[in-house]
Amino acid sequence: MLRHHAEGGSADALHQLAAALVARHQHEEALALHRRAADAGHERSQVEYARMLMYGIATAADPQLAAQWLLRAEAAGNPVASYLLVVLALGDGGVHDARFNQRLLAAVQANYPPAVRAAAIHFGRKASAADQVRCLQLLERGAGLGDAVCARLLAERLLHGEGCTPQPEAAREILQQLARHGIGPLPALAVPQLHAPDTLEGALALDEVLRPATAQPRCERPRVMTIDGLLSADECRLLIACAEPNLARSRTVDPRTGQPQSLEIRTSEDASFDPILEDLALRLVQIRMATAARMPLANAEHLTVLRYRPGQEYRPHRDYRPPGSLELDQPQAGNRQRTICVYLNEVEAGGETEFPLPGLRIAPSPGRAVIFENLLPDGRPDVDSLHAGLPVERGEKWLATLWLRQGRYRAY
Ligand SMILES: O=C(O)CCC(=O)C(=O)O
Ligand SMILES: [Fe+2]
Repeated sequence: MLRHHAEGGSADALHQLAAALVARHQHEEALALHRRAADAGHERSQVEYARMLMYGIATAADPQLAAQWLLRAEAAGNPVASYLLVVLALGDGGVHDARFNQRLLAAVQANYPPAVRAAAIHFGRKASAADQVRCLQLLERGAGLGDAVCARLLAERLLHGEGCTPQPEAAREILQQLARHGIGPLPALAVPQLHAPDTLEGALALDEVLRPATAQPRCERPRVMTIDGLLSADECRLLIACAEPNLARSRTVDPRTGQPQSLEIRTSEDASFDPILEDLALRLVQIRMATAARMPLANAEHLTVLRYRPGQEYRPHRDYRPPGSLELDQPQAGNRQRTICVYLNEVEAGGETEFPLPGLRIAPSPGRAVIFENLLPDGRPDVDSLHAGLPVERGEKWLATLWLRQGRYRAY
């Protein structure tokens, strides 16, 4: 029936048929149908066609062409198009269109949950009491729209009185509702002393993520730096909340074959984020991390979040890949030049990051970043970059890592 209407050229039927095909992973046909509906002026197909172009689904990634389709849908008043234009405009080492704040606002006003979530976390980084209230109001709005991450962040803030007076009763009510959906509490963390942005009160100023925070040098050889308070409590919780359902036993790359393998060297569990699944909030956190490491996000491999339980560790290793193993994973991007890790919670005991050659140990602290070089200035591997995640003795350790290549790795 749908196919009949679609063949007759009804844009709505084309759109629905394409959506059904996406659900069945028949992406090539879906792409063609979304394209036909988009041509016929169907806004939501314009957005979906653009999304497929952004992420290179059943076609080569073409962010520029995606942007053109999004602009058409936005002109017709589609707030998801505005939201995706924000995702496209930020990062890549530069801002291509300065209207991202206005666009995010439009998507927030239309109650698009990922936009509400990103805006809440943005206001939550700001120092003023009024912006903290904005953060709480937006988290509440997101939770009301059914966004479980907003609900979890809100519960933690209410429980600990972050940006408000503690409201344990209200927090418990939210936590009970979440528990009914099988969602547990987040690990406790002390709120980091933030590098709060000096942006205008009440204003969205997303380009703030592109200003690198000042790093403290910790060692010259290998080159290691730390930044305290790079991520806010909300951002640490966001990463944990998004990683938790996707954790699996960590794998390492076999240095001889380049194939992933489970080894005793890395006993943690991890989740890695395909950029397709990234929402704006996750993307902003990654831009902040890449910017702190003075690299464009486009050079980053997929974000990885690790969880170590007592006794789990990452034995001494180096992050650069053995030259042979690069063949299988975007060799044109070069090797892993730099690594940035951010601790996401408070570890009760153990779990330091150790650089055994200079004898340097960095203690985990929520929001603290460790940045280090894996290659020498001439691009050759630096054997001194040997490092380890020491065994956790008590509690859990959550960590986010971006491995940054010498050249472009992602489409945008
Ligand atoms: O867990 C740590 O402290 C180190 C993690 C690490 O070496 C990595 O993610 O490459
Ligand atoms: Fe490492």
